[in-house]
Amino acid sequence: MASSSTIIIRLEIRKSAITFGEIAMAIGSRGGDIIATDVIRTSQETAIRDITVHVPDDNNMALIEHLSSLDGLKVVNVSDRTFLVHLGGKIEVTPKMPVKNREELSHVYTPGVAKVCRAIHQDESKAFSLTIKRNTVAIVSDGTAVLGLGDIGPYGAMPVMEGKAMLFKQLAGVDGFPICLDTRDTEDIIRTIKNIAPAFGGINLEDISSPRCFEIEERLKEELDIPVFHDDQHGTAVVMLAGLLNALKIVDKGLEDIKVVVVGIGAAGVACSKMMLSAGVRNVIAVDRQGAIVAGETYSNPMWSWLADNSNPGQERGKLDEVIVDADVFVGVSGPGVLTTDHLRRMARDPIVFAMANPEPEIDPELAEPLVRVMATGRSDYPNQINNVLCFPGIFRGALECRARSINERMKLAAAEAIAAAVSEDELSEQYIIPSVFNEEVVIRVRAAVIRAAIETGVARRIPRDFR
Ligand SMILES: NC(=O)c1ccc[n+]([C@@H]2O[C@H](COP(=O)([O-])OP(=O)(O)OC[C@H]3O[C@@H](n4cnc5c(N)ncnc54)[C@H](O)[C@@H]3O)[C@@H](O)[C@H]2O)c1
Ligand SMILES: O=C(O)C[C@H](O)C(=O)O
Ligand SMILES: [Mg+2]
Repeated sequence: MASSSTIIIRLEIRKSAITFGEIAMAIGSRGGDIIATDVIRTSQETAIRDITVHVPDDNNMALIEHLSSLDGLKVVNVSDRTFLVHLGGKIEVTPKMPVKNREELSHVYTPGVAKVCRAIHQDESKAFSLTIKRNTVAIVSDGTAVLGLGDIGPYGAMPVMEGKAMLFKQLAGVDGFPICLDTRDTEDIIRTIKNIAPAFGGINLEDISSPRCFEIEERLKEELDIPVFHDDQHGTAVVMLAGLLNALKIVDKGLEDIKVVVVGIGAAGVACSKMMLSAGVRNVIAVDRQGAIVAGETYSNPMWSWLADNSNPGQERGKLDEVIVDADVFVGVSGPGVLTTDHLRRMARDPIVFAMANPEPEIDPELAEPLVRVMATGRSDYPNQINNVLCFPGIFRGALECRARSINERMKLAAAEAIAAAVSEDELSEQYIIPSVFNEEVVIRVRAAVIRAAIETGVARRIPRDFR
């Protein structure tokens, strides 16, 4: 599956030698699609233009070489739009009000600030009303499982965490702050997060590899009184379940009757398996590199031991090749190329395939399309994007507003049902099982469902006005 990029090509054009029409044809002949043009400078003889082109990545060089070879054309510069939007980072901190004179300064800063500090010192719960705590989430990664890129370290992880912060703010008004830690040591990570917690109303753990991510999350949940949520586990599982609930309506099958094969039993795979079991799926088979996880085997990963005891009731053994037979649903959270068309042919009628590895799914959606009934990926450039961005903004919006101590199973199930319900019966189709990331209904519905579940399960410390 060729990925594509948007590049901006700055051209110096000798007007007597080549027309814009000829340039457009040349770009088209190498697979480029012009999406914008800007005139930078022009004189009698020459014009400098920036041409924004959408081009398949593997044609990138060929296109530039072709343009450079044309008479009357000089390629001055090529820039990649993806890199351009990252220049200097993607977020900033802005004050809520300007400080224009000494009087105002004395309120927001010293000496006025001192009495606010003292008030919080006497009653720490006031931090929720008098600091950024009530609306701020730390997005914490150690860079060890970034997308499907693996261990690329804390510097490499930063663009993803900044991206999550943008989405938190744009979609749900939550101030997310990216924090990438230069340590992989479990104890060190736990200690650091505990130490920074006073400023935050929630902790969103991101792209921390398994099995360390399980212990880090569990320990922090015990030791902190604000929600700690490992997005790659629970955000993914919530959105996957939402998609599954809707996909099953299309194929007219029930949760309790389906056979689901989950491949890639790391952070996301463990959580997806557990979530389906708690939603009522009986036959979940968890598969990692060594094959299906099955009762009677010994595993060093405690989550795998749990799955061995609680999934795969038919005790099916073997690799994906064997256990895929008659599966109704494939959930992939592993890596590219894991699923083949041969596998698809051996699934039950109306296969549902969620190939969610990023950035390259388990199978090219175009290859899979003719052989499956419902296809979803984690990507924004195909229909049915199953991505945790449909969950984390709304779930934290709700949790922060009701000052939830934690995000529990009921809140996650409620979020999944709310996301599924954002697609109406009339809208539901093979190409539309999951709402768009930009569907404004999603955050509103998830927020409300999460607050209701938090109140019902006794973890809410505040009842928002619309729930009183
Ligand atoms: N769409 C989404 O919203 C979403 C959310 C989270 C993760 N993901 C994707 O899921 C993948 C896994 O993420 P994670 O955070 O769980 O990572 P992880 O490192 O915790 O787990 C990955 C697991 O997949 C297994 N695996 C890798 N290749 C395999 C193969 N060929 N066959 C069987 N098992 C294989 C590994 O052994 C590991 O257990 C990544 O590609 C990530 O981008 C997608
Ligand atoms: O970051 C994403 O787009 C989804 C997910 O968190 C991932 O790690 O792939
Ligand atoms: Mg992630």
